[in-house]
Amino acid sequence: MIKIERLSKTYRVEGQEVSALDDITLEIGKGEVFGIIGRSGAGKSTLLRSLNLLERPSTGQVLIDGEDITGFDHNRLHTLRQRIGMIFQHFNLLSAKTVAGNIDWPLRCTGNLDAARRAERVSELLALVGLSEHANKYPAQLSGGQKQRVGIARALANRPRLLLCDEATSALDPETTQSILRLLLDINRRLGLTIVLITHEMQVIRTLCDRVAVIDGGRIVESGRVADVFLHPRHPVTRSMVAQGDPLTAAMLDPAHAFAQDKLRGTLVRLTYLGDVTYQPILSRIMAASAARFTILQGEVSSIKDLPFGQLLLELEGGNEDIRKVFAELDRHRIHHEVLQ
Ligand SMILES: Nc1ncnc2c1ncn2[C@@H]1O[C@H](COP(=O)(O)OP(=O)(O)OP(=O)(O)O)[C@@H](O)[C@H]1O
Repeated sequence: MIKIERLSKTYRVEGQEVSALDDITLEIGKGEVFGIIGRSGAGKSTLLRSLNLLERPSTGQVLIDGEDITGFDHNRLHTLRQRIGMIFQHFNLLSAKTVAGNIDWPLRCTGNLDAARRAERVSELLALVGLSEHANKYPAQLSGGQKQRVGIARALANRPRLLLCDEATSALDPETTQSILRLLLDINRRLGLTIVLITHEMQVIRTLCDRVAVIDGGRIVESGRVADVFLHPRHPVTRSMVAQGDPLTAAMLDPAHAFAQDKLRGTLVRLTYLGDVTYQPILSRIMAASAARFTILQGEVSSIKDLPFGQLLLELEGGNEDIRKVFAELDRHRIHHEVLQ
């Protein structure tokens, strides 16, 4: 659905060129939830805003459904933007309008529906985001989570194909964040809407996204399926973003910081596994059939979006041949293993 090809953006600040994006190439599929994560100043907003040309790329192309939108004239861009919804960190609601008035606003601007049809659509959207009881309140009378629900309803008013989320939960507490992420996931599934979001929190990526790109210094340093990037981060920036939100995974990625090395006698191994295997007693079967012994030093069973996963840090003791056989069995059951020391 979206193809970004060799996109770069340079700003001119006081006669100096500042590179915000450098040669970005990316593809996002229809119906996918795609996350862009990075530290402050990495280029996330510039990249997101390039998708509806709120920022014009200096070079490169942005193709939506095969059409290069960087060449669109004013009219085509106007029509395109009606099909791309956007939500913001600070909600950007109209304070003088009620909840219903805010949601009605983009419908009025498009001018495709009469008053009765608009009112029908507004009440549909209020129900979708769980705000039917609050239609006549003003933004100042709402909590942050409710304000963001209005932002989402407003963004969906013209039935967009694509929803851009600019740090949509950064101003919310953890519980409200979860409820907004659940709402976005529900909308993605029910409406088949493609969602592109930017965040600096790996937890948001882990809850909502199918794939992720990690951006640093205006370049994509790592990308892939969320489970792969989260469990096997390769770039230092990715590792540090994983560590910030998940100290347990951080410790398992770098056990030198987590364990008294002098107590280890055997081989330190990290296992990771995804899907149904998480709930099967494979490890106990493998070990029962082996002369090797193991001690669990650390472990977690959780999920990435709907995908269950496990990760274990084990100390394996036994002869080389016993351990080799254990590894062969782990391979046979698609349990990933890496010897840490
Ligand atoms: N309008 C602008 N004029 C000049 N430089 C800009 C402009 N917008 C962004 N930049 C610069 O481009 C780089 C990327 O900025 P961007 O806002 O895209 O990063 P970000 O990852 O979204 O950061 P944050 O998480 O802090 O919002 C930064 O160095 C920033 O200073």
